[in-house]
Parts: sequence; C-alpha cells; structure tokens
Amino acid sequence: MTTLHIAAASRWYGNVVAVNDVSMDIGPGVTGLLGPNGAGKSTLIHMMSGFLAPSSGTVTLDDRPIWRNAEAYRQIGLVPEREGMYDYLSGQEFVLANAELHGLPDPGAAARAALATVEMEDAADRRISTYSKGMRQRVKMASALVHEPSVLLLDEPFNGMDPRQRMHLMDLLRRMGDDGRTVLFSSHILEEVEQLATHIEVIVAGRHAASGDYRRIRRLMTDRPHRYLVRSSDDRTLAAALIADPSTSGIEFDAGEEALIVQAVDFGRFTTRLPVLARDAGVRLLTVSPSDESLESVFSYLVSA
Ligand SMILES: Nc1ncnc2c1ncn2[C@@H]1O[C@H](COP(=O)(O)OP(=O)(O)OP(=O)(O)O)[C@@H](O)[C@H]1O
Repeated sequence: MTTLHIAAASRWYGNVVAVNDVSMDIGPGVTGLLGPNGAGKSTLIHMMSGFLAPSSGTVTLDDRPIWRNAEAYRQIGLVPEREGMYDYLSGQEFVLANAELHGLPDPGAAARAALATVEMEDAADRRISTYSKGMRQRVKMASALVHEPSVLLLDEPFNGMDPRQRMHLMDLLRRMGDDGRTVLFSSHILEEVEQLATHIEVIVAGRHAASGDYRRIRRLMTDRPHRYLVRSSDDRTLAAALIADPSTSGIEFDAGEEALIVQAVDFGRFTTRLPVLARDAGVRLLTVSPSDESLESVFSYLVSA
C-alpha cells in the first residue's frame, strides 16, 4: 500500500505563494484534485512527483521524503500537462527512452507493453509530430506507466481529448485504482472528477478547501445560499410574492441587468416554489438563471465555509 503524505506543504515562487500550507493524504484508489485555473494543482503535483521541493513542509511517500529520492521516483509515474515532447521521435522511441532511464531489464518489451496498455501499438512507429492531441496524451501516459509505478499522477489528463478517448482513459484509471494503485489526477471540471474519482481534494488559491467523496463536496456546494437572476413580466409583483415565501431570504433590483437578484435559502426549494409563486401571482417568468454558479464562486464559498 502506497500513501502520499503532504504535511503543511507550501511552495512559493518569488513572492507568489502557489501552494499555501496544504496537508492531505492520498492513498490507493482514484483521487481527483479539483480546483480552478491557477489554484496550485500543477505545483502540488510537481511536489508529489519529486520535480519540485516544497519551500516549507514535507511531501513523503510511505514516510520517506520524495524530493531527491531515486527510490521514490521508481514508484511514481507522472503525466505532465505540458505539451512539449520530442516530436522527432516515434512513440515507441519516446517510451523506450524512459524505460532505459529507469534501468528496466528489458526496456523494449516494457515500452511495447505500456504502449499496448494505452492502445497505441498500431501508431507506435509513427513520429510523435503526426499524432493528435489525444494520441500524444496516451503516449505520455505510456511513458509514465512503463516502469509500472504504484503511484500515478496526471495533470489535467483529459484536456483536448475527444469523448471516446476520455472514456478509454477513465476506464484505464479506474482499473488502476481498483488494482490498488494510488492514482491522482487534476481537473478544473467538476463533472470529470465526479465520473472518475472516489475521493476528491479541492484546492483554491493555493489552499486546501475541502475533502471527501463527490456527495460530500456536492452537498457543500448545494447547501450554500444561491443567487438567481430573474426577469419577469412584472418584477414588482413577483418580488412581493417571493419575499413572503420562506424559500427566499433576500431580493434586490439590479438596474444594470434590469432584473431581480434573488437570494434563495436552498436550491431545491426555491426552484420548485418559483414557478408556483409566479403562476399564482399571474406573472410570466422570462429569465431564471443562476447568477453565481461559476466554479470560482462555488470554490470561494468552500474556502470560506
Ligand atoms: N515557475 C513559476 N514562477 C512563478 N509563478 C508560478 C510558477 N509556476 C506557477 N506559478 C504561479 O503559481 C500559481 C499556481 O500555479 P499552478 O500552475 O500550480 O496552478 P494550477 O492549478 O495548476 O493552474 P493551471 O490549471 O492553470 O495550470 C499561479 O498563480 C501561477 O501563476
């Protein structure tokens, strides 16, 4: 069993604090690292893979520091976000180079096996420059898997993949998690994380914001107050009806938007009550849209919770 242990880890670049006092344990199975762009996901993954030293705190693998520890590197595979690859190599040569760097006894066979795992055998002898984005992603994956690591770290692995490739990679990662490997992938898309991860760590503005399974994270998001932008045939009458109802805790009129901004007490109740109240008041609803549903606002709610 392999566990990554991150204890009060921070990393700064000059005066930019990318990761701020983060503590978490990542064990076997599939974990999703969720956070908006710039949250510090890549920096955290680079510390977990031994590419970066923490500025303070520790990042260990089964209690041994990862930074400058060749033994730990042998157990870790990293699929970086960066696109830069050696385009003049074939897929086979690229994966083989990593197999050789790891000093594997039969690097050729290991490279072929890893390419087969990601279903790239047929294109293995073509130059990487001719590959699609999804194929490049798969070759990076084969390269990370060639030494059969017990920990696999993937930085935004689904970016640029078509739905079929995405499903295929999800199946593969699920299988690895089921086999007892420690798999962590980062994403800024909640739906992606929901489909794959049994455990989710949320990071926002460098800080650890929440942790748990999808249901717990979702609950944190839906239990918070919600704001809606509402336009109707008679905003004044609708506002009076809404404010008298317990599903609504506040209303203001946004002159710029020419709409009501309604603060709902809870998401489920408000969305069932609104049409009923409007109908009873003889008001036609023209627009109902969440005014703060962006991932960023959900995250900032999680951080302040
Ligand atoms: N080498 C660097 N030098 C200076 N600042 C950096 C460096 N790398 C990252 N940062 C800053 O650290 C913060 C976190 O960046 P990081 O790439 O880890 O976030 P991220 O969550 O992976 O975002 P993205 O998904 O957009 O890559 C950002 O503010 C970023 O600008």
